[in-house]
Amino acid sequence: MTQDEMKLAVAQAAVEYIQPKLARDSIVGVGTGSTANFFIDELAKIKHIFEGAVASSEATAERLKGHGINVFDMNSVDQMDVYVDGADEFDGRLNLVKGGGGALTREKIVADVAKEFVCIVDESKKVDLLGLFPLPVEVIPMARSQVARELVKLDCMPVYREGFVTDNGNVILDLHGLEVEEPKELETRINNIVGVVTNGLFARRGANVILMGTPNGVETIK
Ligand SMILES: O=C(CO)[C@H](O)[C@H](O)COP(=O)(O)O
Repeated sequence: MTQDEMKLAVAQAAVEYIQPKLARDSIVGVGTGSTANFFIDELAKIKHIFEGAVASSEATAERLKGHGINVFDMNSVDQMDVYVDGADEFDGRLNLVKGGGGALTREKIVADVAKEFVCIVDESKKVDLLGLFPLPVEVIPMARSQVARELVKLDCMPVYREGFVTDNGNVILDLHGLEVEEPKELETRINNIVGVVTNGLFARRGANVILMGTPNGVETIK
């Protein structure tokens, strides 16, 4: 089975998983990335049973609209049954690293309002300790050098994602060489640096359930 076939299988499993939870007035939070794109294409098949979606990026909004799914502004939504998104890494406690696509801040905002976060991944994303995938940090452009100097103190190497600008007009520093023993503490510590918008650790609001694609089918991890 190819990686894309596993992504499609988890996308289909996610639609099956959320379908019974949706009502006519439900809003679905939708993540960003290649796995989320498979999910959007599958979600479109049941668009008649729910109200619409909130997108975690401009790219996701475009894809949703392309399928004729209503896209709501986050500011007009005060509750959401479910948020579905991929991840770059996850551990056994359902902590995640996200933001490989640079959409981490909007993803965190949408995930935060959702009652349930369903994370869809293939088995290549599973790790014992988070940090192998460089941890993205979204930073206000004028603070980039100062934030990088602070981040070096965490025993990692911040690398500027050159030429990339987030949907919020900010830049990304990717932290190489981290071994994340205490995800919640590190998430807070990085977020407390002045000039940081947020970082890609999803530990304070991790996933509620992970649907993981494997060559033998989709595994549910709770
Ligand atoms: O956090 C993300 C984007 O900011 C994505 O969820 C993450 O990068 C996984 O992407 P993919 O499904 O393409 O592997």
